Amino acid sequence: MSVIALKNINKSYGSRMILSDASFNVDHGDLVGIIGRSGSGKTTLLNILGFMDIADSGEYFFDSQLIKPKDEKRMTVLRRDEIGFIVQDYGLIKERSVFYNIALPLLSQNTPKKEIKHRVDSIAEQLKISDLINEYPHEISGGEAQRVAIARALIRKPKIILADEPTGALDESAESDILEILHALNRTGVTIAMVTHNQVVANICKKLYSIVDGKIVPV
Ligand SMILES: Nc1ncnc2c1ncn2[C@@H]1O[C@H](COP(=O)(O)OP(=O)(O)OP(=O)(O)O)[C@@H](O)[C@H]1O
Repeated sequence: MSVIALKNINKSYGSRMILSDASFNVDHGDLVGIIGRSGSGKTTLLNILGFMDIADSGEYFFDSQLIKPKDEKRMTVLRRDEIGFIVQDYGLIKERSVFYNIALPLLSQNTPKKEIKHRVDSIAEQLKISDLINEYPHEISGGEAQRVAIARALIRKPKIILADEPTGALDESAESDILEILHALNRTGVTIAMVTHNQVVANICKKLYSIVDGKIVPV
């Protein structure tokens, strides 16, 4: 069963074709890597997968449901509830504590405070960042910041995690730490799709695809 299925997607910027009749699946439990040379369209693809951009034509099925470009409300809900995002520079709110950053996806709903605390504490424990909960982003290391970002991405129990160069800003030791976390999450059933040009990152993926001349091809 696919979490995501793209069928015959086309995407251009002006006269520049980025994706051309591209099809792609991410199945439940997958750990998928998307590689390809700079400018080949990896981030464009991830933005389409995350409903942050829309393809010019083709079909997008999320959990077997066709999502049409005009379904903006549905896309907003999917982006908020079903997809966890991890980016290279962590994307944390600098003025806010680690606790607040992790809790953020729960704050837009009327989740009771007690439940928010319980869920943040539990995910922080899982990611071994419980002792950082009252720190601010500038007080923690890059590897710790990415753990916080992963906790935030997981807190709504999304159907898929989309990661753009998740270790791109980290040194080797923090990189292997984050890769081990992503790998372990996948072993517990979390579906992950990530974009990378890093071979070490690509090596942990169960399936690898490359974008070549606008097509998404298995490597
Ligand atoms: N909003 C936009 N408007 C116009 N062109 C864009 C836009 N976004 C991306 N592009 C162009 O589309 C192409 C693909 O960009 P994209 O960022 O998807 O590539 P990438 O494979 O992620 O590259 P990198 O590995 O360098 O991050 C590039 O030539 C880029 O300049």
